[in-house]
Amino acid sequence: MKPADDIIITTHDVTKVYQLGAEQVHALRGISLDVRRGEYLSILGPSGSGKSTFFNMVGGLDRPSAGSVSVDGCNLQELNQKQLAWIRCHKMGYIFQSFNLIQTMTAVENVALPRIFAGESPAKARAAAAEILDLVGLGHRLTHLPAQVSGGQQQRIAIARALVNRPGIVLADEPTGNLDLHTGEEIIQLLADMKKQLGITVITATHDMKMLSASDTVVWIKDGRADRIARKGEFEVAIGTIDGKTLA
Ligand SMILES: Nc1ncnc2c1ncn2[C@@H]1O[C@H](COP(=O)(O)OP(=O)(O)OP(=O)(O)O)[C@@H](O)[C@H]1O
Repeated sequence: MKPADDIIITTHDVTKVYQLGAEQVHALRGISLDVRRGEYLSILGPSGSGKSTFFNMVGGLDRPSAGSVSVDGCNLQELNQKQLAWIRCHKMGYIFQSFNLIQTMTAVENVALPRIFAGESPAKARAAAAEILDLVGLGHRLTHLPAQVSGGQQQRIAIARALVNRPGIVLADEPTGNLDLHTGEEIIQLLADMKKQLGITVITATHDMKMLSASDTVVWIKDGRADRIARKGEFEVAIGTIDGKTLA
């Protein structure tokens, strides 16, 4: 394998400027980063530093003002809306803090949706959804509505939905933000297990220190710049601090 094959996402000098009336907000000031295939990468930084903005660029959910994002060697800026939608549907799965499940649909119906959007028949999509729900430990909750399961179980349904099209990349924006300590740990462990079992690349934007123990790489964002990038073994994690610094 050539060294470049190890890299699944490359960002080159990614900049984002929001125009708020007469004011310009410089949310990202040039972030260049390689994400390795199969790694667990956490994006960390204080509130307002640009984590979610960067996450949205990497996930193809928003476009940079300048710079580029490539996924599997394909420059997202060169794609039209249809091509971008295909990449988002087939190559990426998304997980959010507030789960974003459809409340009137059962677990299996929620998880089947991305496959139905991808053109599969409802019966086949439901079978694939049931299989992945089983994998995340919810094989016994297929026909429950979101309101009929716990917060941790709702996030498991959302993880199953993110995985059901078998993407290479899963992006999770504060996936433990609405969960208690113990449930948050279970969700982090599940993401780490899925990374290992399915060989997916996991990217999280997070405030959660617990996420670091699962991370292969940590990127600290400060004022829209990558302040530091550290691989496992290059950072030390202790409760409430990292490398002796208190986390924001
Ligand atoms: N749609 C927008 N329009 C204008 N400014 C924005 C917009 N979205 C974000 N910003 C600004 O861009 C900067 C980065 O915001 P971002 O949401 O990426 O930070 P964050 O690190 O994810 O913060 P948090 O941890 O609080 O979610 C902030 O100054 C924010 O106010």
